[in-house]
Amino acid sequence: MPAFKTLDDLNHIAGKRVLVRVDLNVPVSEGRVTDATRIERVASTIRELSDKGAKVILLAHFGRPKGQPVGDMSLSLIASAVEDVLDRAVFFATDCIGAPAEDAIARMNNGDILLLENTRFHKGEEKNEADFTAALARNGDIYVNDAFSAAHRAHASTEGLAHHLPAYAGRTMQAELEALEKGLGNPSRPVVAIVGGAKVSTKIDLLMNLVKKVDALVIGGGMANTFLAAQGIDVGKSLCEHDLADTARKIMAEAEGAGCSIILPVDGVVAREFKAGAANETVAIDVIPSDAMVLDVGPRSVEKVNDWITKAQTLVWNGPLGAFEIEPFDAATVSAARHAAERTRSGQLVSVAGGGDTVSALHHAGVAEDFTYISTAGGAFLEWMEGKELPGVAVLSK
Ligand SMILES: Nc1ncnc2c1ncn2[C@@H]1O[C@H](COP(=O)(O)OP(=O)(O)O)[C@@H](O)[C@H]1O
Ligand SMILES: O=C(OP(=O)(O)O)[C@H](O)COP(=O)(O)O
Repeated sequence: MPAFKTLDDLNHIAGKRVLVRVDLNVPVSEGRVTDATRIERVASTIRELSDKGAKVILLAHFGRPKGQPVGDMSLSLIASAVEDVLDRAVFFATDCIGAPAEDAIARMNNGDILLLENTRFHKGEEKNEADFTAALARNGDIYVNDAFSAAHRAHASTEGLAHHLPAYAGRTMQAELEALEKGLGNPSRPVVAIVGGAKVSTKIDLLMNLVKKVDALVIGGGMANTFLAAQGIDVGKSLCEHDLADTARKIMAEAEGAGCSIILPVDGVVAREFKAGAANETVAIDVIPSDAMVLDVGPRSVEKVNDWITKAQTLVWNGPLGAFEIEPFDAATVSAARHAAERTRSGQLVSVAGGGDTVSALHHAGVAEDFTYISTAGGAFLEWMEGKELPGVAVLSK
């Protein structure tokens, strides 16, 4: 892992203006933040800087306003949720550059916290424009990036600023990078990856990268059907990307060349309707009824997955094993999640998971707190699993 400066390297910052890039892109319904996890994750960085007497100036985006002010994408809607999480006053400036930002900063006392308006209200943000980045940089002495979940964007506030100001990783960024390093960078072996979810098409690069890095790759969820069909198995009415049969075969060949075991389901739970409580049966994978669809991997498959989790020292997980939102098709995901959690609790497994649905599934199984690390990132976590360099991370390297 490249080396980074962290908050441990920041001393004597009382009175310094610290621009902190955070990810406040949180779900909101009827004006209320419905999941404050991302705010909670950046709270420790904000508190630490404020306690050291810095003037803490928060930079963030919210939604995709495409370079112009849009009322319901104003960060003023999020400011009170940030105050609630921090239990401290948070001031707000109606623009992230120019007079509104400068005036608000001029009024700050040491330790104060100020949230600037959505950086994406300016076209220069996503274009990483020099003039816009310079305008942001004028408001700070130091730059801290604590937004791993936006680090796959090479924007002014996620990448550009690090070229203008001394740059540091915040506590969440640091924790995320350390966990990811344990997951795939320099992991204890054997390393097992579980990749599930709906489709192969969204995860081709990820699968190609993983087979080169892990000892075993468990493929579950709807995407397993594409791999099974590529081996000549009739998957009935299951979700399946038949046009990706060649891709699936290529991934399996790559795995064989790299010494990575591919673990596919040997049985499935099938139903005729995609709804909770639908009549279902468990069948061997080579006798799927032609009018049925596989909605979960079966008990014999789960046993195999759990055996691999038992053998593993490291587990990386993205994508559920079945349609976990509708019972009883959550059974395999819940069983594997609980087994991984138990191994993690007893200190025998490092478990790292990410992806919106994956995190929901782990919460559903009641074990999200037990995993070694759960990423709050969706896109950035996937790009990391694909082995891509994240611009916001690369620029922080010492
Ligand atoms: N066998 C299956 N058939 C249809 N959909 C499935 C199946 N298994 C999993 N899914 C669906 O995959 C979706 C999650 O996949 P994905 O979006 O790739 O996960 P993540 O957000 O964690 O990356 C869920 O909505 C789930 O219902
Ligand atoms: O919520 C985010 O992405 P994610 O849902 O993929 O984790 C990040 O804030 C990045 O937002 P963007 O995808 O609009 O650049």
